[in-house]
Amino acid sequence: MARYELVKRSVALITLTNPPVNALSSAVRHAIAKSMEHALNDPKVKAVVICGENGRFCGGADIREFAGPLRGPPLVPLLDAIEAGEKPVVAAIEGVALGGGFELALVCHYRIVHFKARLGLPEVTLGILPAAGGTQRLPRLIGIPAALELITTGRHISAQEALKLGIVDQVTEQNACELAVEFALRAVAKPLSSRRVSMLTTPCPPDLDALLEAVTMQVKRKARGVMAPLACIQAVRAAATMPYSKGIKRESELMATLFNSGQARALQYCFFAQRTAGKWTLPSGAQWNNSKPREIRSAAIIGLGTMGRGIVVSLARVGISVIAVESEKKLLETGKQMVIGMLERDAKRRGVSASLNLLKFTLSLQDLKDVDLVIEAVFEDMALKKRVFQELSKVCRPATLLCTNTSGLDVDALAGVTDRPHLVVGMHFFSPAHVMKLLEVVCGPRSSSETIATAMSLGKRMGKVSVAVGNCPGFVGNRMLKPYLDQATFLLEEGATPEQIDKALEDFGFAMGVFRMSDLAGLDVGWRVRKESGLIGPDVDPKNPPRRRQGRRYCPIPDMVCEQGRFGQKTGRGWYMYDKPGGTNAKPDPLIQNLLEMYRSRYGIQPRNISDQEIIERCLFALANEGFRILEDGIAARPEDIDVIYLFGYGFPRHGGGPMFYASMVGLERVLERLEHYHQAHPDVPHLEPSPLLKKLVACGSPPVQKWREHIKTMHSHL
Ligand SMILES: CCCCCCC/C=C/C(=O)SCCNC(=O)CCNC(=O)[C@H](O)C(C)(C)COP(=O)(O)OP(=O)(O)OC[C@H]1O[C@@H](n2cnc3c(N)ncnc32)[C@H](O)[C@@H]1OP(=O)(O)O
Repeated sequence: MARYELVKRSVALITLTNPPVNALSSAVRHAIAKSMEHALNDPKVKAVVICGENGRFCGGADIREFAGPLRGPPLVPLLDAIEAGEKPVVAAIEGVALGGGFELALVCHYRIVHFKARLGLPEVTLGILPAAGGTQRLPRLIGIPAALELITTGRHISAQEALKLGIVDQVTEQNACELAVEFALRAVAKPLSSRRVSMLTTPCPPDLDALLEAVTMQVKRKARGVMAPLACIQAVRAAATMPYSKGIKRESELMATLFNSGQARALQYCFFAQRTAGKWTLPSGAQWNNSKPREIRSAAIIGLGTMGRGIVVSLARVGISVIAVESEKKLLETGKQMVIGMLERDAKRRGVSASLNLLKFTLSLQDLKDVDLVIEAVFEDMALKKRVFQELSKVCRPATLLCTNTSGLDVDALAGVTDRPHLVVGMHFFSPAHVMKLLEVVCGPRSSSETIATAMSLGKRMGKVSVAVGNCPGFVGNRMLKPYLDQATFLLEEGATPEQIDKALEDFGFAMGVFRMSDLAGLDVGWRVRKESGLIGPDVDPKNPPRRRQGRRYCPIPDMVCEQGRFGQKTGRGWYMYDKPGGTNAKPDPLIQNLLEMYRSRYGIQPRNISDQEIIERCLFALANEGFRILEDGIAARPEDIDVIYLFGYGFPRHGGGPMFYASMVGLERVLERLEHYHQAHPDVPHLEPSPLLKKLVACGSPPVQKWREHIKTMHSHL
């Protein structure tokens, strides 16, 4: 867990050895304590260097240990003892120094950093605070404003920024450990008192209260309802107003308020869920660690609409040559200008040069014959997509992978019109595709494991969080969206307003309420899907009661909104009104209010007061209920996958963990009871009927999310 060596006859070199990130598990803390004691007591040792094995200093406390009882030496006294020792200690930082790892570096008397290393205190992203003295030492070292920013955001910084801020003593391109040993030898004769950060006086700005107030407001605006950043601010205040001995106690008290909170559990769950999602597995036994992806050097995108443009940018900026295809000259030229602009802005922001030389724009599919992979991003129309896939089959070399960016159409039906169904897979990007991190990789029944591995690995290369899902209408994300949207519109019928529903969801923590999100996405998309699926239009049986379709409750209000040409932000009107087409400032629209009143009086609906609790329960429990069905159907392999999709694609608050984790946190029994209650009140809404899996899990004593898989005995996995 830590290796101890004597080097250069007088330097104790302590190497943390806990792969993959040298996390400070109880065993590592124990080994550090023992090694330090040895070093401080050995008269041969004049100085100490601490480094990490495999080019990684330390990824912080072992997050997996947070769930169990605390064992091993506590971190604060261990770190205090290192700082207080009479022999100079130098941290040799390579790779990462994060969280407790950074706090370990802060108690060392000197810090030598490799130029590629990243440092930071990301505890806030895990729902806790840097409680190993980080909130007390960092402000003393770099001042309140800079420390506040780093601690409340959890941002990682580069070695260069750390040097500029005064956190580290030297940045090197050489081996940081070797340099640190030389540095330590030179430090032997020097006094240590000024190097003990906890002994420094915190440089305090004259307007401390105003500063803290401004940061508090900013944090509340950005992360509504999230506890950890507010606790961080209070801890930093203690660093400014108290001696270290008292400040460290305050830090510990504040940590105690967070450590076992639901938010901390949810955020830590998200950390692991995100990593679990990359570990896809198929019933055939093919999985992430036994399926080799193909190397993708060139790709083609068909269609330069909003999605296509974002996909081109995502590919080109990671060095893949892209041929972009449009059907008309004017569309091609517009698309080209927009892609170039996006890439130039992106490159400027990242301080690199735009990879425009990788792009080619064409009107001819014939130009695609040699590419490694094609992503079709044409209009959401099955007949059109089939024509494109047939054509691609003819022009592309037999080994080219054919992918579709459909947001819900049958990937296998597209595979069926090609000469290579095993090389067809869905790559469902989210808009704007160069910004949104989620990628649903839709595995058709005939997609080969190599094809899936390639799509997953390409997603990772583009910086996406890729989740493998099965093929069904809407896949995972959009399939679950339907009951969520339905509940929101039923609540409108019953007396709520779009503003009220959005506010309840945004107070819950969603980045955007359901109606603001729909306005952003465009209301015409769903309208077209409803027409195509026979819910509206000439196919509807005239004898059908007006608020029922296909034997269940149906709310026609969204169709009425679209009939007025209100398609959302792009038309300047939707569920809200905007200053102009494309505007983003949503204001309540009296015309929508009138429409709702007329609608209710036409159907004799007596509006009632609807509580925020009912809004949250009906929308979110219906969402999770569909998630349970998706697990039963084998469309998602694990609840973690569903949660990751909702966190990265649909703005579900991270501190809620995602719909499935949220359901488990509320208590499955409670979710079941509320769904039964609402289904009784609305028997014509099948989505409110509790799913068999939910009932089964409750009957099994509501196991934690990580154990649900053991209870899913699906015979027909679609993955
Ligand atoms: C017990 C009470 C103590 C109170 C002390 C309070 C003060 C200290 C608190 C902390 O230190 S909290 C932890 C702060 N550190 C972090 O948040 C860092 C988290 N890790 C990362 O950001 C990344 O993993 C990385 C270090 C930047 C490396 O990224 P990379 O992409 O290279 O690898 P990953 O796939 O992310 O991770 C590999 C592997 O390692 C697991 N892991 C990473 N960090 C930790 C950790 N701190 N604890 C436990 N496990 C960790 C990660 O889950 C991966 O494993 P698998 O999930 O794939 O099995």
